[in-house]
Amino acid sequence: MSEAMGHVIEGGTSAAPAPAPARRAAIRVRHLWHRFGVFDVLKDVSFDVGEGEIFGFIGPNGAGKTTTIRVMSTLLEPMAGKVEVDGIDVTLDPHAVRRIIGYMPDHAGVYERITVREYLEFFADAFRVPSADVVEAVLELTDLGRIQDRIVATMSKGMKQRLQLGRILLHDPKVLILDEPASDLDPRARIEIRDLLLELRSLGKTIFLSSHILTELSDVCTSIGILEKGRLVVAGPIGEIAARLEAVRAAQAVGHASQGPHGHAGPHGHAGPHGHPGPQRPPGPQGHAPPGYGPSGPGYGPGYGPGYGPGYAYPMGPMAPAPVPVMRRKVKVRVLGDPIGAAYLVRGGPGILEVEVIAGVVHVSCEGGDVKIAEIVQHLVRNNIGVIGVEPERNELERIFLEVTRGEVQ
Ligand SMILES: Nc1ncnc2c1ncn2[C@@H]1O[C@H](COP(=O)(O)OP(=O)(O)OP(=O)(O)O)[C@@H](O)[C@H]1O
Repeated sequence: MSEAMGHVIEGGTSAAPAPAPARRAAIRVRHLWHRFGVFDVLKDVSFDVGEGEIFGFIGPNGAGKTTTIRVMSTLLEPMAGKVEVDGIDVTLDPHAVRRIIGYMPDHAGVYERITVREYLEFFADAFRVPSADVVEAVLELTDLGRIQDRIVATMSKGMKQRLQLGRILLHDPKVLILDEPASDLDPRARIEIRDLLLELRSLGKTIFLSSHILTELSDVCTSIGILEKGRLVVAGPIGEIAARLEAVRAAQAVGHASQGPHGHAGPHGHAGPHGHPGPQRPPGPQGHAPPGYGPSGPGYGPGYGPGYGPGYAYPMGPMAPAPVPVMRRKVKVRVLGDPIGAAYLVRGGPGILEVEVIAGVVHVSCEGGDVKIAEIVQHLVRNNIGVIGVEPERNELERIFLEVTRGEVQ
């Protein structure tokens, strides 16, 4: 694990959609290797993408994302390993795979001197799908109907990207494979693409997308895989990975972890199938707290906050049993009125690690999960402090990325 391991844990992204329930794999990658010349670009990459998920494939430039995608999309034969899409081996039956995937390469061009409708009709014919109905449906889904007669050359980058997405939807593929779909887009276009991806997911599509921009993924992905120097360092649902990292961190903090941050149990070892988080400990009873939470507050009960039982594994490897570690959060609390007074009320409470006021916002580090955050809010409100917002200190996906990668490029 990187040096960033030591930093304080922040909260999750409330905007992120709920993780998809465990389903059968729409994409299964096993022990994938690829080499260009003498250079191993992919080294034993294994992961699953469950049906109906939006899976974010994250990694720095040159990590091997496009190479992986090209193998999945049947454009490159793997040198070793196996990739299946919807149970079909990409090497054994590439034509069948092509029928069920919609692949959008990075930096792909569009024909510029035709209209939006003509562009879609052309590809519908090329894909041998009945163009009239299908084009109508895609125009509606992508919200391009209102500009269907516009010449492509006059469209914005975001609209062209939307048109490309429309093109790969024409044959109604089950699985969408998108290489950097939001790169080069302005914030509005990025949001529009994100909303379209969420809509496609609600229609039952599985979406695999790559990016090196973390923030464009955090509120859309249900699962992620992080690739670094051709190796998968972690994969799985974001919340699950965060929980397991938390368990590792807490175990190390109390000195029970038997392996160092870069040891066998760390993220840089072989990537096996994803583990499952153990049961969360239920929160302790409310209202039986020892006094001492702020100057006049009711105090918090002991044992609050979800902990994780022993047996937690680091996402990709074995580790020593963790002794019921406690989750840590770092949140920004915006209050009406005096933030200094609010900080005073919170400071010193059970499980509160650090409180400071920065630019009128109360930054709170605490032990515990959502229950603890709710208690802090309740405590402030009971003491006549209006709470107008609570947000995580930093994007959860960013935090995971910093923790599991070393910042190396190939
Ligand atoms: N056809 C090729 N011949 C030789 N080397 C290649 C070829 N394609 C890719 N590479 C190299 O393989 C490595 C991985 O490339 P790849 O495009 O898969 O990375 P990536 O993670 O998609 O990066 P980016 O985010 O920049 O697109 C890079 O070092 C790249 O230079």
